[in-house]
Amino acid sequence: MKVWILNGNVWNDRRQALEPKHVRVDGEIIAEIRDASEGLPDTAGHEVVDAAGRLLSAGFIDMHVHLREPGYEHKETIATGTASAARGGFTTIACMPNTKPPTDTPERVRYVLDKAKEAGPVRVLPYAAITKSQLGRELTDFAALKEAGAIGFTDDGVGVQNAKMMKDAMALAASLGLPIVAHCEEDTLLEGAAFSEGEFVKRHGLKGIPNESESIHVGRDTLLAEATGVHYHVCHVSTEQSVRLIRLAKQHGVRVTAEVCPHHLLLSDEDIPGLDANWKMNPPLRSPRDVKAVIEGLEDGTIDIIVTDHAPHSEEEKARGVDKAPFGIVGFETAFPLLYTKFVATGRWSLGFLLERMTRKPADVFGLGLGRLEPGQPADLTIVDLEKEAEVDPAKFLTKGRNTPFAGWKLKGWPVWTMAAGRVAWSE
Ligand SMILES: NC(=O)N[C@@H](CC(=O)O)C(=O)O
Ligand SMILES: [Zn+2]
Ligand SMILES: [Zn+2]
Repeated sequence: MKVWILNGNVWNDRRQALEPKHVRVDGEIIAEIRDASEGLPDTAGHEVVDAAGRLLSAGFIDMHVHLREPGYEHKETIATGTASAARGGFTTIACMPNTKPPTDTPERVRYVLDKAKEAGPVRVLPYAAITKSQLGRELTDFAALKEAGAIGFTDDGVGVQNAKMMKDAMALAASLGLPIVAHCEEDTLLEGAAFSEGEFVKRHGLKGIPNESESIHVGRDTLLAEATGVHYHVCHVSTEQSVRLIRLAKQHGVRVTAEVCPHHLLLSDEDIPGLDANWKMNPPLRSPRDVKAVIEGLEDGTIDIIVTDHAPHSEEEKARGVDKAPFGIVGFETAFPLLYTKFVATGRWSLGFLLERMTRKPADVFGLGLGRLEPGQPADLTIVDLEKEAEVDPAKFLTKGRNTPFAGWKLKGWPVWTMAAGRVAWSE
């Protein structure tokens, strides 16, 4: 496809400002970028996309998502998940292995890649499981999984309980040059609870998940990462203690990176309106003090990137009551408008700060060679209407999931057009 995207506002980091540009796409790459002040280019032989008055960014990258296929197609398929991602402005997503069966063999890695190629308008990068069936008992065949296309190893959905198993996994991943991506959760401390230990559970007379169930793994694993030299990436950081431990590990030169989700930046347990499973996710919403700590961790670079942890579940599953309902909320279609409205439009962050954590940084942390709006780079692009205001309406989502705590929120900054590898992935 040959395309001219005209007059898109592109963030200039040096000037800390948006500047109108014309961007030419040839095939799968960005061929040329011109200042709009040079006048309109000759667009003969090209499709033309008018981006005037809108943000034009490198496509967003989400390194933590659940596409549910194979096995849980009633929650999501690779087709519906990638469509939802494209609508959210994402052009690359990395999917977790907790499917049925889990992605723990080379065949299953190839299955995800093949399905994504067939159905998906965006790039899909599969993670493989650390342990067979994600049971924590036996390591998978890391070398064969890498060969099949796995970009890292994780048992996301559950924590690796055994320290020796984790250390062996790290040593093996280090030798292959791939990261260990950790869902940090110590099972013996969970109390079988649905929400975090704090004001909300106190008010309802429930048991709570304590902060240390997460941070004890962060502490253990950063020590093991130091010992093995692996690139260790912490999933969905949610506690003040985890931020503190990651900061300390970074100060000591440990190869640790970390991610945070929009909901942990925006909501605390005190915002939970009642016993509603759309507010049940793992890790749970923590205290306002934890929210402050993860925001500050992102701001000072302790936490590197933003991910959605898009985790669709069916309405029937979420209606089983807070005890029985599964953990997880959807994220693709609300992530950018939430963060733009609550952190950029309020003046706390520059637009560049947010974009960097959703484009360049995730690409660099995982060595993807993506995330830049520059000539010669892959044509992964997103256009956002920063002025458009709309309410979050789960009934209109492209994901099969309706499970969000953000229904009815009035937000600005909605993606309107997405291109991945030079092909239009979604258009309003
Ligand atoms: N985050 C969640 O609450 N749920 C995820 C699992 C996970 O990310 O740990 C899921 O697969 O539903
Ligand atoms: Zn997880
Ligand atoms: Zn997850």
